[in-house]
Amino acid sequence: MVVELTKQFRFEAAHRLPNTPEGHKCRRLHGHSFKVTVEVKGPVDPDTGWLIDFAEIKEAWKPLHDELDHYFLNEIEGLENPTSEVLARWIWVRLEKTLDCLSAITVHETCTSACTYRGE
Ligand SMILES: Nc1nc2c(c(=O)[nH]1)N=C([C@H](O)[C@H](O)COP(=O)(O)OP(=O)(O)OP(=O)(O)O)CN2
Ligand SMILES: [Zn+2]
Repeated sequence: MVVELTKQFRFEAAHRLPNTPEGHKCRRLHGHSFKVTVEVKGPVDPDTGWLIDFAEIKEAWKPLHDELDHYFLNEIEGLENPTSEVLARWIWVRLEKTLDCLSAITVHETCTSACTYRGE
């Protein structure tokens, strides 16, 4: 049996989008309560009855939370232009090292706007 698991995380951060046109609202410094959905996919182990323990996903996320939470994203290496797209890939690259069943990262920048990256 193949399943998909999701786990959601939150972090607060400031950013600005320096490559937007002059006068664009996102060029100004502003902040978000970012929500990140980590998705993993794979077979259920018949002994444990799960793909992986949700706690393993939480463990993998912890160092990223420490790097992102309450920071100015533009100052972080690789996030000089921190769009949802860039951030989703940035998170993917780090999490794929510890979660070999990683299948998608979704960054929700606001309640209405989100970007999903599947490693392509
Ligand atoms: N493709 C992208 N477009 C935009 C990004 C992005 O990362 N990728 N980011 C922004 C801004 O950072 C902005 O903070 C979020 O934009 P937006 O959804 O327009 O925010 P609103 O609160 O105004 O949304 P509404 O629900 O429509 O009021 C902009 N674009
Ligand atoms: Zn923004």
